[in-house]
Amino acid sequence: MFELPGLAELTERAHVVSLPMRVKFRGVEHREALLLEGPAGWGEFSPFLEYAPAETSSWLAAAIEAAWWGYPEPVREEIPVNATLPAVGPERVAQVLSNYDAVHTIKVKVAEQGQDLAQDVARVAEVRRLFPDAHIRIDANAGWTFDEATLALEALAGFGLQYAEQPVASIEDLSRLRKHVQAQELGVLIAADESVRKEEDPLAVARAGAADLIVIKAQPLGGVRRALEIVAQAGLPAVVSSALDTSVGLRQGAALAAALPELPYACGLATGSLLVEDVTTARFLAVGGALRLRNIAADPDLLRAQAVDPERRRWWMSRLRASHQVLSDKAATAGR
Ligand SMILES: O=C(O)CCC(=O)C1=CC=C[C@@H](O)[C@@H]1C(=O)O
Ligand SMILES: [Mg+2]
Repeated sequence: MFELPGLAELTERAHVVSLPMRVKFRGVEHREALLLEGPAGWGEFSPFLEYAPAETSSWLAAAIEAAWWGYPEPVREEIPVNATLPAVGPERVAQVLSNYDAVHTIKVKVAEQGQDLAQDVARVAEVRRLFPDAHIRIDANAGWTFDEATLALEALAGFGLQYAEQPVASIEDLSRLRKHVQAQELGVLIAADESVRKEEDPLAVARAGAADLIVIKAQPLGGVRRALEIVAQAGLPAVVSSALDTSVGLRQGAALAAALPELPYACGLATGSLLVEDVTTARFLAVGGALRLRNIAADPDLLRAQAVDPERRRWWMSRLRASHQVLSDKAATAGR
């Protein structure tokens, strides 16, 4: 594909920040991200801290695409987005959702470790009470067993669910659950997220007929072009979602959503509202429940103000090196 920039060039152009979150999300209270300024603009490399190089290299490929090569032509300028609700108690639902400017679709996190189904039911019930006409979807991040998932979906379907994202971990269980939900006429679609972005073969879930739709993310899938190919080959409707990115990474997600031939669902790209600080003052936030495509550039003053300490920067530089190594090994194998 494109030529890989050298490590020295990447290191020179890298800025590492730590941004406080408004509310804890997947255990994260400060989001760390590495931003790259390249000839085509800004790119974000922000794999979660526990990810190993085999996985983080795809995130780096996405950042390089954004900063060096830019994006494919958009087919739309506006991207409808959902509000994302972390696994908070019902008493905090209204306050967290007040960070979003307009709420037409809400994704509710469920199956959080250490919580039980009653807490999920209470959270979803409160969302439905506050937003009687909104689309509600849930995301279990593979947190349920098959039996737990059937119970949970039976308990939650009555609130009206658009879809359940990754209710169970394996493709086999997703497939079984999808059949069960259809047989019970629960009216809930099954979406695959981790089964796309973490499986060796992102198309396996589609081939198995285990999901009604797929959730795609620009960074984990190795960039906008690669994600577009996956959607084309999967032949399923796709929802673009963030990886809890800064405005720079959200722009990468928006480029993906903007280039998809069809966009039947609101996208999970409003997560900028979960961050207290960002890397630009012209933050990439939704207006009227939609993002409007525009260029996003990180602001040098904010990069300086949010910069991590030297030890964290060294950690990120070694991560950059390891990820770059994986990409250059792959390029060497492909060129052989
Ligand atoms: O899709 C959304 O509404 C927001 C993004 C989101 O939910 C996620 C972002 C980052 C990490 C993931 O745990 C999570 C997801 O599973 O989709
Ligand atoms: Mg998900």
